[in-house]
Amino acid sequence: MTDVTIIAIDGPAGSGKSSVSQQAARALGYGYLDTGAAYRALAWHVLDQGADTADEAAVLAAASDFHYAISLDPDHYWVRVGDVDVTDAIREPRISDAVSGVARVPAVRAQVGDLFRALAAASDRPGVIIEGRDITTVVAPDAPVRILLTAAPETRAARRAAELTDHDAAVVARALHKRDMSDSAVVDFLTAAPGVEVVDSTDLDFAQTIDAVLGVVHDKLEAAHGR
Ligand SMILES: Nc1ncnc2c1ncn2[C@@H]1O[C@H](COP(=O)(O)OP(=O)(O)OP(=O)(O)O)[C@@H](O)[C@H]1O
Ligand SMILES: Nc1ccn([C@@H]2O[C@H](COP(=O)(O)O)[C@@H](O)[C@H]2O)c(=O)n1
Repeated sequence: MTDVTIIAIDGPAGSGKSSVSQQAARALGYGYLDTGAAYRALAWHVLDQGADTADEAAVLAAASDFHYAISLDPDHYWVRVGDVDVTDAIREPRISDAVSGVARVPAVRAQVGDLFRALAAASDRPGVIIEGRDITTVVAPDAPVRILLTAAPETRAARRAAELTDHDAAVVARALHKRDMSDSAVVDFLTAAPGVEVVDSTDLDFAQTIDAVLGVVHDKLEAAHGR
């Protein structure tokens, strides 16, 4: 990577990666890269073509014709596939239910991993927070700050259910668990790799979680710069 400072954050579904990373990026004046959006957008693209994300050949075909763009501005977030703005569409439960199918294809992971490194390296900001599942281990294993953001499964499910007011809390909890089981068979984001700091937000409110993340960033960057 270039001299853009990378902060890598991983964690399970609903652990607060997006909201916490976005807010921390604002506080630092950094860019914010949501990597799950690429997998979601590819799942959207597969479904848009009338295919199934369980069909690896269809996923690979869609990936070879995938015109993807994302904003790294934490104050102006958007995601596009070709000319279509899919910012909201990729958050729909039908995409969350289908996305693990594209994430388990190794060639897809290699393709989007390269894209993430290129997007972060091209940032005009001093740093970028990259969040996902394999950022601390595969995409940016040498980042000076690597964090595993986690929370108890029932806490994550309750927070996600609060967002989706028209969905049954038990159904939301089951979907979250199913996605974590499927995703963690591909990459390990449930345990911290050596050198990765754990921030557990189970007993923290949102502001306290931001403070905890910024505290780790501050300490790690000071140590990296030998102060
Ligand atoms: N410490 C916290 N206290 C209370 N609510 C929180 C906290 N952290 C995150 N949240 C809320 O939890 C919900 C899930 O957070 P978010 O969408 O950022 O998680 P995520 O890890 O990016 O999820 P996914 O992997 O499914 O995209 C959001 O409504 C967010 O505001
Ligand atoms: N680094 C990553 C990021 C995401 N995924 C896959 O994308 C799905 C959606 O991610 P969200 O963060 O938006 O929930 C996720 O369930 C994974 O299947 C990934 O594999 N690696």
